[in-house]
Amino acid sequence: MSESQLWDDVDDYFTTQLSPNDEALDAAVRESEAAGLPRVAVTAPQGKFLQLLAQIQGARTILEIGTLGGYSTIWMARALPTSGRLISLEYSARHAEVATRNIARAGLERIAEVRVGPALESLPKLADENPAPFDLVFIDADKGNNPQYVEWALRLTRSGSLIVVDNVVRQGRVTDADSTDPDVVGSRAAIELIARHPRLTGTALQTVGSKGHDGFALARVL
Ligand SMILES: C[S@@+](CC[C@H](N)C(=O)[O-])C[C@H]1O[C@@H](n2cnc3c(N)ncnc32)[C@H](O)[C@@H]1O
Ligand SMILES: [Mg+2]
Repeated sequence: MSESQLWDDVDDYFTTQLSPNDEALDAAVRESEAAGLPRVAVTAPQGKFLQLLAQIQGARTILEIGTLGGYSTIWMARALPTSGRLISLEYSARHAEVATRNIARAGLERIAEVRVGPALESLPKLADENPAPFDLVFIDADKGNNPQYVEWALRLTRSGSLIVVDNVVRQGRVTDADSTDPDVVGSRAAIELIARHPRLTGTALQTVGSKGHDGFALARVL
């Protein structure tokens, strides 16, 4: 059996046992695929992990950067109380449209809101609204801007908030200091920012699974 088949099988087992998609999550995957969105959403075990993080955190507010079809949005929004709020920023109007429908189908339209535009334009507008500090920030958009997103996350959170930066391993290429790939450069810069920033403490974990070899960074705001 190939290594990747083994990773797939283990992910399938964990998904079936611990984090099966219900109707709304299945529909979000189906409708995203039907609309031709790239298949780059988190897996079901990762979605459940984000949901658990939000629950452990007692989160009432979540900021997501990179919505796609709203799959991770739905997992996280389900961790929030009915008075909770999730704002998800998405560059593509088409992705945002699909996500908005998926979120409504999941009955989460009062909690989760998708804002269209480049996140680096949406973030200052959001800051102008003086929102309550976000308890959890999930960064999962264009990886080249990861350090800017971590800086914005710091401005929009409080001591004790969590910041998750997805896909930082890049099949191991994160160790390549000479890489000119913006995704690698941005992921390295985010890791180094978490490492040296006086208001952040963090770690990064490698993962294997149905999406191959990757991983995420997790930081706590001090
Ligand atoms: C990996 S996908 C997000 C997956 C989603 N978080 C999930 O797991 O279900 C990245 C998304 O970020 C969006 N994106 C790319 N550049 C962006 C930018 N500058 N601002 C906001 N969103 C951006 C892409 O259009 C895409 O929908
Ligand atoms: Mg991701």
